[in-house]
Amino acid sequence: MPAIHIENLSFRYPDAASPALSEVNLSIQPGEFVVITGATGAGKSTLLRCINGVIPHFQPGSQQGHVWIEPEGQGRLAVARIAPPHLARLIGSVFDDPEGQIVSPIVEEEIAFALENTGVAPAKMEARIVSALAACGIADLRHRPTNGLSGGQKQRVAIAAALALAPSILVLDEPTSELDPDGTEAVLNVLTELNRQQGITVIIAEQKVSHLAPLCDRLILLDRGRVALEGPPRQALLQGSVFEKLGIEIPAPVRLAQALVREGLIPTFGSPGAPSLPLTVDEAFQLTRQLLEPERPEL
Ligand SMILES: Nc1ncnc2c1ncn2[C@@H]1O[C@H](COP(=O)(O)OP(=O)(O)OP(=O)(O)O)[C@@H](O)[C@H]1O
Repeated sequence: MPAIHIENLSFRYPDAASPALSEVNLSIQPGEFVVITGATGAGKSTLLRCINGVIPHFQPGSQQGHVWIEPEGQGRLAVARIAPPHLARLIGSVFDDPEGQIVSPIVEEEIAFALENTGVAPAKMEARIVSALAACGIADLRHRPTNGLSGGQKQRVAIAAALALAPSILVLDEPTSELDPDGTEAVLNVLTELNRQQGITVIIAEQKVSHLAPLCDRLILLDRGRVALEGPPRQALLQGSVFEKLGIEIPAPVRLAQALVREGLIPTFGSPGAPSLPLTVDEAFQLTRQLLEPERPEL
């Protein structure tokens, strides 16, 4: 049973000349880590809004098709028919701007605020706050003022606030776009842990895929509101030219590997005897070393 099932979904904003999404069909499995990518205006944020219920509950427009979620033990529920406070407990949402989504002066109050807003009983709050902060690696920030935090810390507070509601699905819209490399790494580590340790389904919309390709189970490439390509990252990025044509930069290790194929130094990826496509610098290093020193055992 998929965690999310999207069937023939189309959406047009009021007065828009063309639809933001057209006939999207997708199933996302429980515990999957999915990255939705595409150029500016491709429809990434709109798709996330259809999943977390901002569309149709808060954003008007014309929608066709269906978005269902299937929380464990609750059967298949149409997002359009779930009341927003209940939806917020099923699907946590985090946006690109940590400043814009934090409203409380102190970290623990920010998390308590999310719990109060969705009617969590006061007796359950302490345990939820402690475990959400711990899961995001920010237990030490509990009593800190939110306005003194770095971007990466703020973003982890925002994730903790969403997580305290115990959702089975987290959707994040460009969660690292405002962060420096350290903040990006800290946030991606937290998301990877939540996905692997707690089985939370993670869906990230992001234009830049280099950091995420090695972490995710599936890349979904949107082009003008349609799914242009989808698959496990090593498989999807074999069609690197499709990404580049749509303005999405492919990871440097993939570019290096493509150059090795072009020079005839290694077989075409996907053909018999070919190595697997490297997604990280370490994997590209191993591939290059095997070429230079074929007799030497792998590290
Ligand atoms: N609130 C809105 N009202 C009208 N049109 C909108 C609105 N939000 C987005 N659009 C339009 O819908 C289309 C898809 O936008 P969307 O924000 O989903 O794309 P995106 O892939 O997330 O882009 P970006 O990477 O720039 O965030 C674009 O043509 C955009 O201009």
